[in-house]
Amino acid sequence: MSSKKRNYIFDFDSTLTRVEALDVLAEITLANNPKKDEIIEEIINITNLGIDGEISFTESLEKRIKLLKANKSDLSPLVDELKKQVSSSIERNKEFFELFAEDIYVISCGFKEFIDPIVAEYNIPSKRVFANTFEFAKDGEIIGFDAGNELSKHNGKIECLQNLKLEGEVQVIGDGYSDYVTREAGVADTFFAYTENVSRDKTTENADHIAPNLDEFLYVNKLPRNISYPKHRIKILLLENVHPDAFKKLSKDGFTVETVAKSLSEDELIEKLKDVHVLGIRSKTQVTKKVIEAAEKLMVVGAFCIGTKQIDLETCKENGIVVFNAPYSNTRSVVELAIGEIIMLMRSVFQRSTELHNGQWNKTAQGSREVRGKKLGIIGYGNIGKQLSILAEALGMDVYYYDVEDQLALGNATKTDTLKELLEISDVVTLHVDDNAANKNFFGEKEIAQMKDGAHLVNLSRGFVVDIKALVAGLKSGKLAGTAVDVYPEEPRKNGAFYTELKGLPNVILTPHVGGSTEEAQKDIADFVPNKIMAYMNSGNTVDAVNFPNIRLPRQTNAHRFLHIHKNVPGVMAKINKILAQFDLNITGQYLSTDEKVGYVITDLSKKYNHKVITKLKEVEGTIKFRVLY
Ligand SMILES: NC(=O)c1ccc[n+]([C@@H]2O[C@H](COP(=O)([O-])OP(=O)(O)OC[C@H]3O[C@@H](n4cnc5c(N)ncnc54)[C@H](O)[C@@H]3O)[C@@H](O)[C@H]2O)c1
Ligand SMILES: O=C(O)CC[C@@H](O)C(=O)O
Repeated sequence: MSSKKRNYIFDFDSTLTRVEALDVLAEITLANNPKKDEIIEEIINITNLGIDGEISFTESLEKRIKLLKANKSDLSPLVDELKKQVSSSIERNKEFFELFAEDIYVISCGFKEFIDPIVAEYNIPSKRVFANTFEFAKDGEIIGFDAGNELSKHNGKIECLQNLKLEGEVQVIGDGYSDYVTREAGVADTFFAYTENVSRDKTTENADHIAPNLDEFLYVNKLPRNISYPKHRIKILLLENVHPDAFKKLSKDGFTVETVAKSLSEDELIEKLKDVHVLGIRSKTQVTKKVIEAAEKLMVVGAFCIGTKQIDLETCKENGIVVFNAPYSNTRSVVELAIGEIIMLMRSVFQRSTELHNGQWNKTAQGSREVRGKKLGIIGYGNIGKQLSILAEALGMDVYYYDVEDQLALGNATKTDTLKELLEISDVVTLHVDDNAANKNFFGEKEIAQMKDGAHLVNLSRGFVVDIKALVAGLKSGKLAGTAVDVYPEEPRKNGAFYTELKGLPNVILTPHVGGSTEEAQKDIADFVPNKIMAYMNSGNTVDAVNFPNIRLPRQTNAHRFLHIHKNVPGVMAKINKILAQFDLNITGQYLSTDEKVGYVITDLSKKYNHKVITKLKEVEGTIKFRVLY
């Protein structure tokens, strides 16, 4: 904290509050006026012209007051409304206003009648509020303002500050013309463009610093604050066309989010991740060891899908990077596509359709069969396999399944003890195994040979699971009557040209990995994964992390939280606790979870602590990552 005396000059409208008070007053006074919308629009335009310096401030004020037709009795509901509209970051940093009460001023071109009661709740007395005052008629009607007040005039804030003759540094925090000209005029040392509620180009261009909220202002000035690190400084990169809801959700929570429609190559990713804290991907982006080791700031990877094989989970863990995915959101979509494809394959619909597209009428029932009463063999009876089992039964299919793990049969499904048994009886075989590396080429020549003659194969799991050459041979020989393939051993990073050996074969349905690509699934993922990211970033929760010890933490208020990720070697916890004891910290809670490689310990402390403890904790041998929350 600086020892030099510093004065903090706050603007009121759109800075301390989210709104322009006169616009709110207009809403109240014009509530029953049939021309309300028109007049309010005119008032907003006049306000903006004044803020941008396009018309003189006095002119803007006169015009608005005339249009407002307000009365003294309207001020009380206005104050009630403004109390609800205090800017969020101002509200959460009330402590700053209490601790620095003597150094804080409000200089506004608004009116004391509504500013005083709002800022009084933030410890700012009327004597440090400089603003206009209304002129009332006998019946209480607001008919004007005190024209002798410097703040009713153009560049009034400059004059006001000059008259105040403040000692020490003067920092002005505001959102408009009248604020930034104070720095130009030399009556302020620093101007912070406050953009939490409104961001004007002219204001930000003329700022020494842009403060998206009070957290940033307090952080830059090393002042006490409610949030240890301003959230907008945390950068999130979302690749591969993640649903826009994810952008909205994470931005709304205060993070700085960038989206890129495609996936990036290893080199592009390394470059891009230099200042990124959270990465969001789908199935195409390879988060390799090289990428992870270069991404020094990376804390979280969110897989906006089920599969996580594209991420080196172990290296992430060793580097204290937590990985989340969305294990359920798109499962129904895959199941629906599987059902559709099973029917399409058994009726040769795509073949008939292609013929017609080529101008050939081929009305035939040959090889066309109902699914009712047919045997469906599901390989991999997990989240997708199980749901498919239920829907297929509803269509009248006899369901059999094979899984390497013990899985409870749902409905009337029958478990087979061996894969061979399932392959020998099934009319349609559908693959829903997980993406672990051991499943590479799991389904090849031998398995196809074990299938019934004229059976169908569906693969909506992973491309590397099926030996494509063997599948092509099976189709060409007539052993298989058809196949539906959604996933391929090699898939392109972005939309464009693509080749597969399956191309052009009859009764082959090819889709470009869209099993989970529905509006509903993507929307659900864009809710699920950001929730996990926010839970970790905001409170340290690792519940549902796929590579990390899971800890569910209570939300803390009025306390600090230390998050320490370390190598799981003997003695680390003892060292951490020794340091905490040396610094005499009042611990209100401690939570620890470990796996064979890492330990994750969270320590909650009552408010005050010596900041040197942070350096000491970071120095503990085996520390991977350390951060402070709140
Ligand atoms: N096409 C798409 O767009 C899309 C969308 C979502 C999921 N997927 C893929 O679908 C697959 C299934 O997803 P899920 O959510 O049901 O997974 P899951 O983990 O819930 O279930 C997978 C099941 O497969 C079993 N299994 C693994 N290897 C096996 C093997 N060799 N033989 C038999 N059983 C085996 C597991 O024991 C588990 O029960 C995954 O590969 C996933 O990546 C694809
Ligand atoms: O949306 C994707 O890119 C992948 C979909 C699917 O394969 C998954 O793993 O969930």
